Amino acid sequence: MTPPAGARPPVRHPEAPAPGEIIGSHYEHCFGCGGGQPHGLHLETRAREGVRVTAEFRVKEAHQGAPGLAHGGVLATALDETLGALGWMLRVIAVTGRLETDYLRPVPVDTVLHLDAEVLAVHGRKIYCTATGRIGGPEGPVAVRADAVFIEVKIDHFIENGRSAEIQAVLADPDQVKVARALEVNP
Ligand SMILES: CCCCCCCCCCCCCCCC(=O)SCCNC(=O)CCNC(=O)[C@H](O)C(C)(C)COP(=O)(O)OP(=O)(O)OC[C@H]1O[C@@H](n2cnc3c(N)ncnc32)[C@H](O)[C@@H]1OP(=O)(O)O
Repeated sequence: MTPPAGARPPVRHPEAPAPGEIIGSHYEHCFGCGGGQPHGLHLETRAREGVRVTAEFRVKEAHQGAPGLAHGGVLATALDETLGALGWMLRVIAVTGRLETDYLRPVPVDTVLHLDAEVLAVHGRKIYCTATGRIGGPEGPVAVRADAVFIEVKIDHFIENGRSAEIQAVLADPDQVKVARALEVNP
């Protein structure tokens, strides 16, 4: 999880979304950000200064592990999805290689988790990043945190590994093609 010697500081892409701008969902059926998932997290991420994003996630009934408390895997998903949005700030597509989470406080249902993620360093295709989830407000105590290594991939990663029906549907959808173009990965 420690950036190796030779890692460089991240560089915000000149065409990254402006600070405060909402970063739209990358895929309607994404469990983290898609509007087409009734029990999904519906994360809405915002670009910030530098190579940083923030998001809010309200824990719902469907996200419980213990009675009245968020499931740890769901909280890891919220951290993962927020970290994934950092690709927009670098204008690359990247997938999670490693995600290490710390759970510091229980997160009750109906709590809003205030998520904040930033890239720390880049080494080749590896993107070293970190995220926190706070409760009680953006300055509240940290309930969950994560360190991660994301790996930059090309669109072939999805075309070769995804299910053909969904891939074809994405490529036929002008909105999704726009997303892919925005990431400069349209084949
Ligand atoms: C038509 C469709 C439109 C779609 C339009 C937009 C889609 C926008 C999607 C965004 C989505 C975000 C959503 C949230 C984030 C997820 O949830 S992503 C989903 C979860 N993650 C995955 O499924 C990844 C599964 N793993 C893999 O596919 C492969 O292992 C990887 C990660 C691509 C790496 O494989 P590879 O390309 O063969 O890489 P490889 O050459 O082995 O390694 C490259 C470097 O990375 C390092 N590395 C590899 N794996 C790891 C690891 N696990 N830990 C640490 N380092 C690693 C290697 O050591 C190597 O380092 P160097 O030697 O260069 O120093």
